[in-house]
This record gives sequence, structure tokens and C-alpha cells, in this order.
Amino acid sequence: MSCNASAALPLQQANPAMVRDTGKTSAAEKINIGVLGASGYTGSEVLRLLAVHPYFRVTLTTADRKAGQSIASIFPHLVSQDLPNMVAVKDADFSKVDAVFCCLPHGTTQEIIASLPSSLKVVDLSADFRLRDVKEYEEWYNRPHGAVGLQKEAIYGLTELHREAVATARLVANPGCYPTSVQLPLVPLLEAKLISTEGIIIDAKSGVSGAGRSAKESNLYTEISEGMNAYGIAKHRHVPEIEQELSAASSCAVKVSFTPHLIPMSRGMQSTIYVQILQGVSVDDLHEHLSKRFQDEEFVIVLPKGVIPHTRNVRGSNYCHLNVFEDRITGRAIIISVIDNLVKGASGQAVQNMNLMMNYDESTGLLQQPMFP
Ligand SMILES: NC(=O)C1=CN([C@@H]2O[C@H](COP(=O)(O)OP(=O)(O)OC[C@H]3O[C@@H](n4cnc5c(N)ncnc54)[C@H](OP(=O)(O)O)[C@@H]3O)[C@@H](O)[C@H]2O)C=CC1
Ligand SMILES: CC(=O)N[C@@H](CCC(=O)OP(=O)(O)O)C(=O)O
Repeated sequence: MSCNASAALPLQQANPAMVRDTGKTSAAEKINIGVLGASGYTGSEVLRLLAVHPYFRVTLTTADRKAGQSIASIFPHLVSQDLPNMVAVKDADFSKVDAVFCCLPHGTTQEIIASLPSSLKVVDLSADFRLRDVKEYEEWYNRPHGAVGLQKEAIYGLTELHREAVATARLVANPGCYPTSVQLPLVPLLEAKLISTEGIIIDAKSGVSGAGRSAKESNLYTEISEGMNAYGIAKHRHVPEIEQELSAASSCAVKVSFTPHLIPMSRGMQSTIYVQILQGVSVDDLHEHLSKRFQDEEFVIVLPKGVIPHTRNVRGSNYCHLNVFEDRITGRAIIISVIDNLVKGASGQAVQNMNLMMNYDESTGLLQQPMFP
């Protein structure tokens, strides 16, 4: 069958692993967690989420320039938590931990994870283990891969799409924020051959926390506020990650046009995606397919027809809101997907994956509702 032949496939069973729980409750049985890069945005978001996690406790935190400082001194919003002071990674005692969230800049992570005890379970939030083809990684990231052996072991952790592999993984490559917002609607539609593999256009927008906490001129309030700009046009490093996963879903070489934009808000992300519907398929079919695919999912909500997703309605939560609209003029479908880049786009999905790796219900500690307004 050709790439764009229309054929509705049976829906996948959505959620076989949602209800597992080992029942561990006592403090003595808690899983000891290390957060590497705890002084950054995603690291602090892991700490915020774990504050109400019944089975995980943080026993190690690391930083680079801020090593030696307490968490409360740099994140006063976390002052009520009893957290260990941050140490440099080289001084960290990994015998204290069972699992690690690695929230470090990409490029620094491969060597650090390779140096950790191999008994540790790791969710890596960076891009260092997401691209299966090491050559492609080296081309897009312009550096040699520092842990090729580990790359083979890493599981790409978009939870709703790969949860069985995540559950048995030791090392999970947590997806990028843009790729998460794009794959959740597109993978099921490509798998079911309801949309064309050609001509996919992704117009995406991110809040500024997506760029991390380190000081950069381009992220100053004066540069960001009261305006917006595209960046990484036709060369953003999330292109190969998105194409890798869409190609796997459709068994065809998918190419996308992807343009990210920076907008003046602290957190939140929207991807507006233009796709060609295959012959004999309607926008209602796309809506129905996505609704059925995600009906048993806790964190992916297909909104009722006509309701426009808004970043405000997922802020601070692990939810993704989706909807599909018809463009009567071009015959295309317009898909809108919103997430909080720091939660479903990073730390929330990381906790969701770690829950699965530790055999807990994947929603444990993640059911906080979005903040409104
Ligand atoms: N922000 C987002 O929305 C998303 C981010 N990601 C990815 O998650 C990772 C972390 O991002 P984010 O939290 O935003 O980044 P930040 O810049 O906010 O934080 C980076 C953290 O890493 C530490 N660090 C920096 N350099 C080194 C080093 N050489 N060795 C050890 N530690 C170091 C920093 O310590 P110090 O503060 O002391 O310098 C800080 O704790 C990145 O790979 C990013 O691409 C993924 C999805 C979304
Ligand atoms: C606004 C902004 O700068 N966003 C980041 C993406 C953050 C993210 O998810 O990406 P990684 O985990 O792949 O680094 C960027 O465009 O590079």
C-alpha cells in the first residue's frame, strides 16, 4: 500500500498499564530520587511535582554554578520542602539514590549518564538520547555522540505512545516539548492512514521558560515582551526528532515544515498543524479517531468539536488538549495541540515515565488540575 492510501486501521488498545500499583506506601519503602540540574527550570519543576508524590522522595540534588546552595535560597516557592542542598555532579553520592531525573543542558548529559552506576534508572530530559541514528544526532547537534552504547539502550518516552517499552526501560529519553505537542495528534492519524504523510506544516509557539533559566540577552524582558518572533526557521533541532517518530508511525519517510516562535509568556506551548486529509476521510473522522484513541487516557483530552484549545487551560498541569478544525477553502484539517512546556513537555512527562519504570500508576502525583486564570 502506498504511503498515502487511505485505510482505517483498527484502533490500538489505548491504555493497558494505567492501573498498576505495587501498593508501596510507607516512608521506609519510598524510592530515593536524584534530580540533576535542580537549579534549572525543569529540575525545579520536578521538585515541585514530587512534593506531593506518595512514593518518591528526593535525596540528592545537583547544580553547576549554584552547587553548594540550598534549594530554598534560589527557589523560595519550594521553601516548605525539606530538600538536600545542591552539590556538583562530581561530588554526588549516587549510593543514596535509586533513580535519577537528568535535567541538564543537552550536550552535557551523555558523559554524565555514562558515568552513573548502571543500576540506576534514569529519565533524561535533554535531547541527548532521543535520536536513534547517531549520525543524524551528530549532524544536527554538531558534536560527536558521547555514549553510543547507551543510545542503543535508550527508549524514546512519549508515554501515551510507548508506555510498554517505557515500563521496562532503564534509560528513557524524555521527548522535547514541541515534539510532544506534535506527535500526540499526528501519530494516531498517521498510523490509521487518515492523513497524508506529505505537506505537514507545524506552526508552533512556546513560552520563554522553554529556553531554560540561564541568562541570555535574547531572553531579557525587554527583548521578549510586547512582541513575538520566529526562530530556528527550517533548521530547528526538533525537526529530526519529529520526523523520526512520524516516519516510524507511518512506515514512510515523513518530512515536515516546522517553525517555532517565542511568545511573551512564561510557560505554555501551542502547535497549530496543517495536514491534508486523505480521500474519503472527513475532519469528523479525524476527531472521532483521536477521541477514541485517547478516551481512556488521563492526560490527553480531545475537546468537543468546535472548542478551541487554549494554553491557559493546561497551565501547570500534565494535560494536553487537542482539537481538529476544517479549512473548507483548502480542504485541509487544522489541528491545535496545547501543553505546558514544563509539565507535559518536560518534567510532568518525566514523572509519568518514572512512575511506569517503577511500576506505579503513571498518573501518581500528577493529577493537579491546571491553574486558572
Ligand atoms: N525548559 C523546557 O521547557 C524544556 C527543557 N528541556 C530540556 O531539559 C534540560 C534542562 O532544561 P532547563 O531546565 O530548561 O535548563 P536550565 O538552563 O534552566 O537548567 C540547567 C541545569 O543544568 C545545570 N548545568 C548547566 N551546565 C551544567 C554542567 N556542565 N554540568 C552539570 N550541570 C550543569 C544548571 O546548573 P546551574 O544553575 O548551577 O548553572 C541547571 O541546574 C535541557 O536539556 C532542555 O533542553 C526539555 C523539554 C522542555
Ligand atoms: C523556547 C525555546 O528556546 N525552546 C527550546 C526547546 C526546549 C525543549 O523542549 O527542547 P529540548 O529538550 O530539545 O532542548 C528550543 O527551541 O531550543
